[in-house]
Amino acid sequence: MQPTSSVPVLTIDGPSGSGKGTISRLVAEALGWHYLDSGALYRAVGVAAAWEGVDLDDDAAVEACARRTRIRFADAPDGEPRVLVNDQDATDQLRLETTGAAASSIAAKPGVRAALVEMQHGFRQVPGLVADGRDMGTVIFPDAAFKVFLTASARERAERRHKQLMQKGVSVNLDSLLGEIVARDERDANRAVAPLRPAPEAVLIDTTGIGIEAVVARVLAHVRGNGITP
Ligand SMILES: Nc1ncnc2c1ncn2[C@@H]1O[C@H](COP(=O)(O)OP(=O)(O)O)[C@@H](O)[C@H]1O
Ligand SMILES: Nc1ccn([C@H]2C[C@H](O)[C@@H](COP(=O)(O)OP(=O)(O)O)O2)c(=O)n1
Repeated sequence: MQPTSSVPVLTIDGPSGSGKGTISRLVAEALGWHYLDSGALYRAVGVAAAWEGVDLDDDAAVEACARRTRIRFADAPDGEPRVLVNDQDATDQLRLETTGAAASSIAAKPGVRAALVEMQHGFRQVPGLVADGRDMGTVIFPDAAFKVFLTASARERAERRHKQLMQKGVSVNLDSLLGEIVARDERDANRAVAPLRPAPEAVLIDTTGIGIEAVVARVLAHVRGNGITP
């Protein structure tokens, strides 16, 4: 159980490519709050397991790997935070779609999820936290004051990811990317533990055809309209 906390939390959940990371970072910056990229934790465990040759079918071994993996977010001069996995910079590997698929697969294991709960709660620090993931509003921060669920059509999400990867010099086929994203969403939404779904009280925002600035403005209006002033 999470200790009671008066630190306000805004949760932003949604499927891959819905804009969680982008919107969460910008909103956190505008509010002056901390930011938790929970997907990076699952990705980091996937990378650590691959480095260590852990058998992904062995639930106990993957859980043990999740418990011993050290994950650190470090600010970088160019602005994009680096993610250190067991003290090694794994940022570029973390963003690969193959790493996302591995993360989705190990994230279905209850022991792995349990291993990462405490670390996630540790990000809840004054003056506030924006938390991005799949189960932020439903499981990790059920008492969050503000909950948002972002969606967009699967094609638009695949196109966004395609553009993003191309900009990073990673060449991928749009149709296979679309197939991978749909398969990952299905696995995330249909698993038994902490499935991807909106909290009943979450504000749903379909971002298809809506630009980043407009989405940020809607999220900020939701938070500021409910008593937060920064
Ligand atoms: N509303 C939007 N309109 C257009 N592009 C967007 C929008 N939101 C995010 N993006 C772009 O889509 C890509 C994926 O966004 P990201 O924040 O990584 O999504 P997620 O964290 O949900 O997987 C990024 O390149 C981002 O700039
Ligand atoms: N809170 C979370 C965050 C991510 N996961 C799992 C499921 C996702 O497919 C993978 C990767 O998540 P991540 O948010 O990094 O992926 P996207 O940026 O949305 O493509 O991790 C999860 O189960 N719970």
